[in-house]
Amino acid sequence: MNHSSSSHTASANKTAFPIAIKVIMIDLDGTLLDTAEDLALAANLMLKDLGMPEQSTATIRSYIGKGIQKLVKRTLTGQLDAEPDAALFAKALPIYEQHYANNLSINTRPYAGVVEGIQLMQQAGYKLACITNKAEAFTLPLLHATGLFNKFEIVLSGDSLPKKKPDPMPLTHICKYFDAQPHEALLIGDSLNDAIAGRAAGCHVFCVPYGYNEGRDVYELDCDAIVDTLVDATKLIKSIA
Ligand SMILES: O=C(O)COP(=O)(O)O
Ligand SMILES: [Mg+2]
Repeated sequence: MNHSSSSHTASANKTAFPIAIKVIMIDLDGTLLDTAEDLALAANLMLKDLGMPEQSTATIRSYIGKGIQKLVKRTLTGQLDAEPDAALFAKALPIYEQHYANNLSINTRPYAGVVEGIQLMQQAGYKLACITNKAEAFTLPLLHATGLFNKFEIVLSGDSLPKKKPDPMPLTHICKYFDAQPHEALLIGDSLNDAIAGRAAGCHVFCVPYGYNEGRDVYELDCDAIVDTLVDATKLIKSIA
């Protein structure tokens, strides 16, 4: 079977396509929705309120992946894993959350192929879930604002369970919810957090090249395929739902 429409990684040679899938779990930031502009706007409004210099959208974009609190810490320190002054962080987080809540879907849009791809998945009968590290307070209104909320039977946000990606907990929860074996489930995401969570849960993982991946090269991720769009993802799977 020629996968010309979807370039995939070397590891894909060990994967027999099409993969028999019951459940498709889709990541939000960088996979379903291009949220970087609005996340960066809120970050710069926060920095302005704190009397700190603004940062480029590209820089803030490289901070996305491990939830809002981590995004704020990275923005305050300019590093991926440094801890900011505790008092500054305690002051900055609510400021960020207010600005993001006020500017949730100014420039946020579904990526090309997302609406069409989800439609194909629904028509094929797959069970659909959204798994994101974004806090629920932002995830649900954003999915409503972009018309995607009712596409998913279940939505797990970064604060829905005690653990978030790259921990496998949300994926394992979804598999149990749909009574699916891990190898019957596919996670489609854009970052290391998705690839690690998917592998740890024993699920299949496709990555999209247009997301954020904390500034890393998506082609270095251990996934079963790199798919250019969600439509292309449907060409590598078959439904056993
Ligand atoms: O909120 C984030 O930092 C990233 O969220 P995601 O899991 O939807 O990519
Ligand atoms: Mg993502």
